[in-house]
Amino acid sequence: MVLIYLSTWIPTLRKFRRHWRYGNKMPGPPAHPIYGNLGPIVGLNTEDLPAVFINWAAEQRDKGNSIMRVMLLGTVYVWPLNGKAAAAIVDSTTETNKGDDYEFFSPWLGGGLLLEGYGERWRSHRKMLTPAFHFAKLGGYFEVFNNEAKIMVDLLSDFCDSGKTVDIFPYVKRCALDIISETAMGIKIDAQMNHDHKYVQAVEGFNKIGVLVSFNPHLKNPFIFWATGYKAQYDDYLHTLKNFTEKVIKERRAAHESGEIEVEKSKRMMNFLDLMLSMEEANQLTSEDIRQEVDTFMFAGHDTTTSSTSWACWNMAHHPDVQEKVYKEMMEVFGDDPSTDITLENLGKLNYLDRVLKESKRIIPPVPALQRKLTNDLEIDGYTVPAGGNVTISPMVLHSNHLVFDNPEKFDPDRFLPDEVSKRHPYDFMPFLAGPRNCIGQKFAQLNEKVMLCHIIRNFKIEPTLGYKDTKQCLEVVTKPSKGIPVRLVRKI
Ligand code: HEM
Repeated sequence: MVLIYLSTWIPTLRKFRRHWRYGNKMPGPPAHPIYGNLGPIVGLNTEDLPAVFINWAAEQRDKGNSIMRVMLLGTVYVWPLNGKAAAAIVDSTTETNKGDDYEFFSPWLGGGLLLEGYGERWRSHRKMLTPAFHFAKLGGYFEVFNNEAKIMVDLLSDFCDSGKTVDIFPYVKRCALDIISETAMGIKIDAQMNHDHKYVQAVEGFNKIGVLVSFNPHLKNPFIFWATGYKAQYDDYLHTLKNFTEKVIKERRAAHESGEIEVEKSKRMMNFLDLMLSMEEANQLTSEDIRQEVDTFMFAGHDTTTSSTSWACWNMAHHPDVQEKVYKEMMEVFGDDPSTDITLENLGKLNYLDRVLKESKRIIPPVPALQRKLTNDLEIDGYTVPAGGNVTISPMVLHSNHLVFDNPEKFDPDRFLPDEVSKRHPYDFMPFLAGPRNCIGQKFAQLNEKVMLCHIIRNFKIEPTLGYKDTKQCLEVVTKPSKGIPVRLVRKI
């Protein structure tokens, strides 16, 4: 037993030696020969981690460095500290493979767009799925956006009369989940009305273990993962997640075959699942490919939008002048009936809301950090990161660059006025990443969150019931608020 346990550490030790050799030559916070930089972060909650990385980055920038290395138990992560340095990895058309931490999600999402390594398979899937996000197609999702947002507003209305504090985060989350399941798979999960849905709980549980593993490197050891009982939970969630999607796909395929569902002729007008089923018929995708992509969209498409929309509410709650300006702009565009449906055409007129959302994503990016694992050596600002090394692209760190964003902690939507934007490197702000592996759902997400916010802000004035910094951004796969988004809602009309 002991020998089996010890042998599981051999690959880790080999990697450790290699990473230590090159990591030592790079600028970064002082590192212990064994633990690396784990000391200051071990045992911290995910809500306390952002400050550590942001401060380390600021110290390195003040020393004139544009990259930093962070060493965690023998794995080196190289962090570009500004947009210009990040361009080396973001623009690379060859170094687009995902980092080590993504492995955890592989049994669920492996083979899908998000996790798939660069190559012909990724390229052809990306090309095939792009029509689902075509501008013309996005207009077709508005009925779902509006209907689900109205359900959320109805549910939140109950709190106006009681004057009680409500954490709006789970309400936004269930709304976003209903929207993505209806647009991606053409089915209603009804998470807004059915909180105990097994699928909803499995998504949550699986992600929680993922976060635990990424910040507790000892859990990456298969033996410890099994012995602590996490493996059994992991398998259970995975089973629920895969089974659910497989069942939905099977039912939708059967409905196609029986003629129960009339499928759009134009690919541009199909929902994601229908689009993929049409490719299955043409032998371009297998049923497992479809399952992986549907799961990928479900995962990538709801937590991120929830984070962005919820934090935007928080920022507006704490900046009532900004909230009032957003409200007035909405009134001008939609008139004073708060139940008027939002249209694609009208959303384009909300320029101030657009700046508010950008500033909100700058100050609290929904995806705080992501990784690439190099297949070849890569030069970043004069430093060579060897093949096999990890590069961390962190919107959280890039967006808090005090050399680019004066007083970065200040919420100021005017940073996104065109004159201000033109002064920066385009990659100093990239909540959706950029380059060949940017977010395919970017436009979908922006429209979705704007529709949700239009319904919320036209119906309620949002007032915070906790200090601005008392709910913190948690450094997880997707940024969550440590104490939710606790607010009081005052009915507008
Ligand atoms: C505010 C909302 C969102 C944010 C901030 C966001 C951010 C990102 C980021 C940073 C990446 C790069 C991840 C990486 O390379 O590791 C990404 C990729 C991706 N996103 Fe999003 N996302 C959002 C919404 C969505 C939505 C709504 C969908 C789908 C409906 C989606 C689908 C994807 C997919 C499939 C990829 C992988 C693309 C590829 O590698 O080709 N995302 N997203």
